[in-house]
Amino acid sequence: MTTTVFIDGAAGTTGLEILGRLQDRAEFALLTLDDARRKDPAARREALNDCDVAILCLPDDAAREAVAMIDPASGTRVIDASSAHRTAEGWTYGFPELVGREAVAGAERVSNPGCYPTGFLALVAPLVRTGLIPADWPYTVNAVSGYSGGGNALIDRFAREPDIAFRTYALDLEHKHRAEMKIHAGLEHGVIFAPSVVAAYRGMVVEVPLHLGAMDRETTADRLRDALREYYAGSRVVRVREGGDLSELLLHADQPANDGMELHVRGNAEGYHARLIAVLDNLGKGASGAAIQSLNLMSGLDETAGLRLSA
Ligand SMILES: NC(=O)C1=CN([C@@H]2O[C@H](COP(=O)(O)OP(=O)(O)OC[C@H]3O[C@@H](n4cnc5c(N)ncnc54)[C@H](OP(=O)(O)O)[C@@H]3O)[C@@H](O)[C@H]2O)C=CC1
Ligand SMILES: CC(=O)N[C@@H](CCC(=O)OP(=O)(O)O)C(=O)O
Repeated sequence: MTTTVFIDGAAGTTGLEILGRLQDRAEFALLTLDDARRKDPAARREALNDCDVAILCLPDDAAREAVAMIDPASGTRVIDASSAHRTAEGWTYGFPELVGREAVAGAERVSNPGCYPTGFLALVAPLVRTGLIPADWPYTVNAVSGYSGGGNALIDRFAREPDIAFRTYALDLEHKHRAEMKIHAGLEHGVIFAPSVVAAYRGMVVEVPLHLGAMDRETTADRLRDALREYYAGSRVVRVREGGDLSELLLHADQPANDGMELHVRGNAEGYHARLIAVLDNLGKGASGAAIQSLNLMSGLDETAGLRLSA
């Protein structure tokens, strides 16, 4: 059976990536609006109600507006890539590895996780659930993203100002991803989040440094890595790298698209300090790849069908 998909916001950064991943898939038929009609409310309303699955690649307000345009009787299911519904009631958080594949497969409304929260939650949520690290800990998240993470506006800015090599931001210590991180990791305190952007188009590194020695429990970096490896056993999307020798992780300016995510747990020799590190593509598992993974599950397909995964 063919699933009809409408991408609202198909001309944007995330929308184009999703389009690219769906174009050769026989299981899906694409409903598209030409440039003259892509922002026309009447045309969007019609498409939103005529499709089986609407994927929203819009700013938050436009995403809320799109959801309001859908007649519940139309049967349209939604995957929202924006941050409008990530902690909203009635929405399933589109992180199959954390909420369960069946939950996503059966959901009517799926909220795609944010790019930074994807890395953070992949590392921290399973460890908090198993009690290896505490829920009532003041976690810090340091992260670096490619500039496509800021959509067309940031892509244009990096084109206009090519001398920017590094930009740290959210200096008021507020960021819309903080709520999502706290709620879906089951934490008691909000995190300190230090995001930044480098002069690379795509890709990101999300890191949680841990003072294991202060945690009042028998946790070592090796135990954390083993627990994550067990948790993600069988996943072809999330992979936990072995300990072993590793002196650096690199983000290249022209990284290819990647819908997978690599997790690293590094510890010092004494066992007091650890660095939990997620390496992913903001436009892959951080956005479009995750949306395709959810779409596959909602369509009864293998979750990795059409994903760009390295061997
Ligand atoms: N980029 C990333 O790495 C990630 C993005 N996201 C989220 O995905 C969503 C899309 O982001 P991104 O693709 O980066 O943003 P872009 O700015 O690149 O694209 C947004 C698209 O939506 C269109 N649009 C805006 N308002 C309307 C409207 N009322 N009706 C129809 N189309 C509209 C824009 O058109 P126009 O340009 O003509 O205004 C543009 O084509 C955002 O909510 C973002 O937060 C989530 C995870 C990662
Ligand atoms: C580099 C950059 O600007 N990144 C964006 C987040 C990108 C993303 O994940 O989008 P959502 O906000 O929809 O989750 C930011 O910090 O706002």
